[in-house]
Amino acid sequence: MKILSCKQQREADAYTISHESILSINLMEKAASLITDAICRRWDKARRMIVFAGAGNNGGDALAVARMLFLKHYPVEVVFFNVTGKISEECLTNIRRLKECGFANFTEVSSQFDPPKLTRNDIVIDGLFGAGLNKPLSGGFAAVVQYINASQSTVVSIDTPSGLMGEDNTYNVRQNIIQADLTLTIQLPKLSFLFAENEEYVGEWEVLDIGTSQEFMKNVTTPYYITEEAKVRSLIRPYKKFAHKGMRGHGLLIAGSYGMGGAAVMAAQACMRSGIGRLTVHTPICNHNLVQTLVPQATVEDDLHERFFAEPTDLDNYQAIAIGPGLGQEEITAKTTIEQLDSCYVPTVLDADALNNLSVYRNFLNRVPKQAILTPHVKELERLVGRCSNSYERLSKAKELSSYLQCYIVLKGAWTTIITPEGNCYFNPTGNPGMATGGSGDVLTGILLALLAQGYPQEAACRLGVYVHGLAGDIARERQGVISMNAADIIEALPEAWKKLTETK
Ligand SMILES: NC(=O)C1=CN([C@@H]2O[C@H](COP(=O)(O)OP(=O)(O)OC[C@H]3O[C@@H](n4cnc5c(N)ncnc54)[C@H](OP(=O)(O)O)[C@@H]3O)[C@@H](O)[C@H]2O)[C@@H](O)CC1
Ligand SMILES: Nc1ncnc2c1ncn2[C@@H]1O[C@H](COP(=O)(O)OP(=O)(O)O)[C@@H](O)[C@H]1O
Ligand SMILES: [K+]
Repeated sequence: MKILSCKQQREADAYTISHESILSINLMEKAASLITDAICRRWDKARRMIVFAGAGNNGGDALAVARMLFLKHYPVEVVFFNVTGKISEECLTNIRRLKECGFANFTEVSSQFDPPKLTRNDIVIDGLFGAGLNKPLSGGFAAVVQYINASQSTVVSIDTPSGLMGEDNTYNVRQNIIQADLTLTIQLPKLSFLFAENEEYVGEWEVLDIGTSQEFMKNVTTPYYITEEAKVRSLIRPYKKFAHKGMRGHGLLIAGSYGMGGAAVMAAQACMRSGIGRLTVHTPICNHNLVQTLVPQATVEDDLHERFFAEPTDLDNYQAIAIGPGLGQEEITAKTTIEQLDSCYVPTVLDADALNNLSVYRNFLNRVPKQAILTPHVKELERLVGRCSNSYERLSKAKELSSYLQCYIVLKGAWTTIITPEGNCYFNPTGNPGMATGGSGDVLTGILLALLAQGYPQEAACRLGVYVHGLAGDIARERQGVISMNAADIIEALPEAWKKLTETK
């Protein structure tokens, strides 16, 4: 699914209107009817609905929703802000239609505003600004937003919380953005909905399909996508009847140190559950028995060192390599990691301490093999690119790093983002907060190693691996609950996740 900028969303509306012979006002009517349904599904007529409408088309949506709720006998009040005298045509039509229905509870604000009392039981419908917002809110609008935010009412935003930019909010004034409990967004989510720091504004969100032109959607270009299950399924390659383990690749996992053998174990177990032919784990001597016992399917290759990764190993026999889980950050390990990179001629995953070690020696960053997959969480990324003040900046810096190194970056978190060297960003929809616990990232590294070893191209491996990892996390949550689930449960859920993705529907 493509994610469009607000400007593109407005172009999509305009294109749909001119090419699908639908009038602008009717497209708005469609949107308003879906929004009304979504509201009526959640709240009954005991709830007072207070509609705040702006003078643009977002306000037009809100006024149409007010009419529809009124006709369904909800108690509705409308506050319409007409401060410049510039009202969109569709907004005007909806004011007229509302009044024609006999609706009288209508306050028009042009300068002085005496706000209605908002109580815990009320539903505020925020239709002040949508995709047309072009600067941070200030003055009277800022005061209205702050008034709504300070109330105990439930807030439903139409299309986007008023005041929130669709993409970059670096220069926004955060206290002047509506804090919605629910955002009913039209056609597609906005990029800014996918950023952690905007959760307090967007709340829960639901996408309403108003039937934007498919042709427009097909041709419009954007670097931002949400990965869909159908796409992921299409990436999976079935095994041939005469498949043998040689065809499914031999991978090398360089992982573990004294006290962090578990990371090597979890990555290896996840790898062995993701279709790899053969796996060798290179780990310090102290972890030999642990790995051998807990992952008997894998071969163990001892490092020369008792406790740390201290000697680069020969990579000739492998189709893919993953370095990092639980490696530690000893000086010797950092140097060895960098030395090891020079011989990584096959697809490579760099995770966790491999990235932390690189961030200590940033001048060696250019030794990262081209096309490598880097899997940092937010902190690990910032160690590489410097502190970022928000998610948009972080994403921009990750894109720069990916382009500079010509490698793939898997920026982990909710909505894990896969960034390609060409600058495309694929947001992953699976996964849940139960995965925010030690070891979950190691599991992902194991999955990615398995896919690369089987010959999946980097982009496909990232999109498929991250999706199945999150899906296994969602299955683990079903089984164990969000509090108790841990990384071992994600591994245990992998077979079901893979089965689900390969079963015909
Ligand atoms: N048929 C359709 O087209 C459909 C449209 N749909 C709906 O339309 C919405 C987009 O509508 P829109 O383009 O009219 O923009 P909207 O967000 O209402 O605001 C525009 C006004 O705000 C003003 N303004 C901007 N920033 C400001 C600020 N900081 N402080 C003060 N003023 C500010 C700006 O003024 P300007 O600066 O341009 O003079 C302009 O007058 C979209 O989100 C969806 O809800 C759906 O129903 C689907 C069908
Ligand atoms: N709130 C969340 N929603 C979805 N996925 C999450 C969430 N929190 C964490 N995850 C996933 O869990 C994994 C955690 O990885 P990481 O931070 O490297 O943990 P560790 O280093 O402990 O293994 C990542 O793949 C991340 O995307
Ligand atoms: K809005």
